[in-house]
Amino acid sequence: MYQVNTKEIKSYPIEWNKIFGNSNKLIVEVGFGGGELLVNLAQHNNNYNYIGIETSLTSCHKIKKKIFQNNLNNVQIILEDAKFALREFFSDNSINKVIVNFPCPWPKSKHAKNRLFDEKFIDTLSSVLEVDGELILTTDIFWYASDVKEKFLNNGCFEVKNISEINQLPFKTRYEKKWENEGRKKYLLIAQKRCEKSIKRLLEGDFDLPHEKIKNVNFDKLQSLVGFKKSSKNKTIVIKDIYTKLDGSKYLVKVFSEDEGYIQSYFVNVIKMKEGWLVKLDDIAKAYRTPAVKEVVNTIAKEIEN
Ligand SMILES: C[S@@+](CC[C@H](N)C(=O)[O-])C[C@H]1O[C@@H](n2cnc3c(N)ncnc32)[C@H](O)[C@@H]1O
Repeated sequence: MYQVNTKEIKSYPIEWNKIFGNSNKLIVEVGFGGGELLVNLAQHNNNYNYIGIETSLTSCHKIKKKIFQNNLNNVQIILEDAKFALREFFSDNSINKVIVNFPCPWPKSKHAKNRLFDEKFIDTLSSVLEVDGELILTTDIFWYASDVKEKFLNNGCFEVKNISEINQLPFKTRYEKKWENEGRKKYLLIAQKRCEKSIKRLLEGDFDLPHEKIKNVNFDKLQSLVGFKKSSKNKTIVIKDIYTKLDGSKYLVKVFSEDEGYIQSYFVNVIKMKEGWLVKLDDIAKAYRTPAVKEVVNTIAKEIEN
């Protein structure tokens, strides 16, 4: 009820006004952790709708309890990587503010690819924020704030205010308390969007369940697909395993695929029909129908056709 089942949505971007039942402006918090800020903001100002995005299942469970206890109807949660969620679930010019508090800095250069703020994420912000909308970042690490500032300036769509030292957030978060106890400083960076920009999404267009029909299956080729790997510029496909129904009428192919750094794991069915075989994404696969997922179904069908 407080968490949007983003894999069950019929078309993207999500129509947030239908989910909330009003067209109030949207404020998104990325990595809300304990949810202290999001819940307090929602309690104190119900002229906005609030959306929290987290990769931690535990954080999502915890905040849902708080939303329920406080009877809030202006907060929704998404369990997903924010880099994917912001780009795929929000239309151009649809978010008033994106708030990020104390993101993990991934200080070692070999881990830099894990940092939230990369070129693509900032490009996503340049599309999904309203014109004059803001990205508000608080961090305890000055070099991190400087690095993010430079990335916003390089993007060219943002006016970036000087990094300032602050005393405290409007509502203290768990990490704010933690760093305060260690005597660390807090830095605020605000980037304001100043242009109109639209970006291409992975989940645009055709929304059919990916499927292919073939006449005959070469079972040796099917079995030898385990370990198959195919990579192109934006996509990677890896076949991990194959499970067979005892009577040989159905095969489940376990796949990992990646679109522009976004990884999914799911099953593809190879099913005996009255005539021929059907290769299709498993109904309960819980995979977004991205270009890599469509290519997986297409590739398996081509590889195993006799
Ligand atoms: C250091 S904690 C800060 C939590 C909270 N903002 C606070 O101030 O207490 C960073 C949080 O970001 C979440 N996170 C990390 N990468 C994320 C991503 N790509 N998308 C969404 N959440 C993410 C983590 O699960 C974690 O809860």
